[in-house]
Amino acid sequence: MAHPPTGPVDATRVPRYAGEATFARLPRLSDLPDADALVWGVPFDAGVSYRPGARFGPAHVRQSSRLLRPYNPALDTEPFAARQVADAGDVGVNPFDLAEAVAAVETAADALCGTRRRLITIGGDHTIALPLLRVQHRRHGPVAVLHFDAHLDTWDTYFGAAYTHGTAFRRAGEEGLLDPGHSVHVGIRGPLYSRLDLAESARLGFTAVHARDFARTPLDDVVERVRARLGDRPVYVSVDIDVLDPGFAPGTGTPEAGGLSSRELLEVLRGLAGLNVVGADVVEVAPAYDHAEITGIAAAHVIYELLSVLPEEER
Ligand SMILES: N=C(N)NCCCC(=O)O
Ligand SMILES: [Zn+2]
Ligand SMILES: [Zn+2]
Repeated sequence: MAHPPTGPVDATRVPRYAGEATFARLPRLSDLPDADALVWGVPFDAGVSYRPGARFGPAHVRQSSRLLRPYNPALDTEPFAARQVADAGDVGVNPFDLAEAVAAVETAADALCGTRRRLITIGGDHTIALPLLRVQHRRHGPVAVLHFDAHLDTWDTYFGAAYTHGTAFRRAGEEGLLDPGHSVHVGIRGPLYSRLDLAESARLGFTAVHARDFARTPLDDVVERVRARLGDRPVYVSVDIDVLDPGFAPGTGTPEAGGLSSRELLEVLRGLAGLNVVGADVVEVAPAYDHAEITGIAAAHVIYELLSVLPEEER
């Protein structure tokens, strides 16, 4: 490495509440164009079926990330020193034309990834997982998807619309983007449309760790189940913040009671260390329903743990 990575602004010298918010007060991509890992935003919510507002997610999560510190004791790692991480800003996509927006996210993500960069995307609603998976598939072939969500998001259509936040993984499966037999939903709960929903999701290649399993299964066993499922394949992690209980993440569009605690989610993420995580998204943060940044802070910590488990770069 020619020079050590540039980290966040030092909070012991510049108050952490001062200045514009980049994620974790990291440098911008425009200042460090050779960054290895990027956090960027997709302010888009034209695919939602209930409460709107996830278009404001990226700005809220950045604002809620000001208190993150450089050393992660849980994994004994410094995520901003192990690789150069930068904030790539937001992509501006058409709020009135969903198909055009989905295509624009794909084009922008493709350009940002280049041949090697790892991309962590702040949504935006869950529709954006589809173009992001297309980009990963182009580089790695079918990817093992680790999908944290209250919802399956493998439904077929809403009002006849094929591209929505509840149908992204159905389309991804149909397009051959998922590694069948190596993808897993975590945190599924709540009423479904029919008893066929789970079978259809299994047909697309997903198994499920349900939210209620967390009450009966030790966390280490959950982690082992997930790791065994993903194996040594390229892994894409998609975190719908509504996987958390509404008490831990009120600021979201389709909340369901009985979800994971922040502690459980962060522990499962830490359990991914050593796997080949190639990219990730954190979606469905809708700040209008948040209180005291509870949801924004949870999402910021999710991204911090994701950065902490990324494989180290050879520079
Ligand atoms: N992807 C999220 N957050 N929600 C999907 C819910 C779809 C529905 O309204 O049934
Ligand atoms: Zn959801
Ligand atoms: Zn979702």
